[in-house]
Amino acid sequence: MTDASSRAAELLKEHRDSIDRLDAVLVYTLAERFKHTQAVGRLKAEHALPPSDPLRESQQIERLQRMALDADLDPEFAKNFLNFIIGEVIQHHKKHQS
Ligand SMILES: C=C(O[C@@H]1C=C(C(=O)O)C=C[C@H]1O)C(=O)O
Repeated sequence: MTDASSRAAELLKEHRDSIDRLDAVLVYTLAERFKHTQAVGRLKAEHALPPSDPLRESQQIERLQRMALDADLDPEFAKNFLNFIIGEVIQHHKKHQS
């Protein structure tokens, strides 16, 4: 192995270690978020509130897109990602109500 290729292998490993740590943060963060949304779902079911709240969703999407721009993340990706998660949450809320 040349010096250049062993340095490349070292850098690849460092990046992958960081990716693994960040993936763990994502999974634990998502799990914590779902715990809160499940609690919201139970509250909504107990108080006959609708599963989705479009005003709150649009405020969140706006906020997330501002943060994404600040963080140098594609705001369109951030929007799609949050919409995907919210879609899952609403399905959970509908189950609470059935
Ligand atoms: C969690 C809630 O329920 C739904 C899910 C949301 C979310 O995952 O962020 C936001 C709004 C609602 O459509 C809520 O009303 O706060």
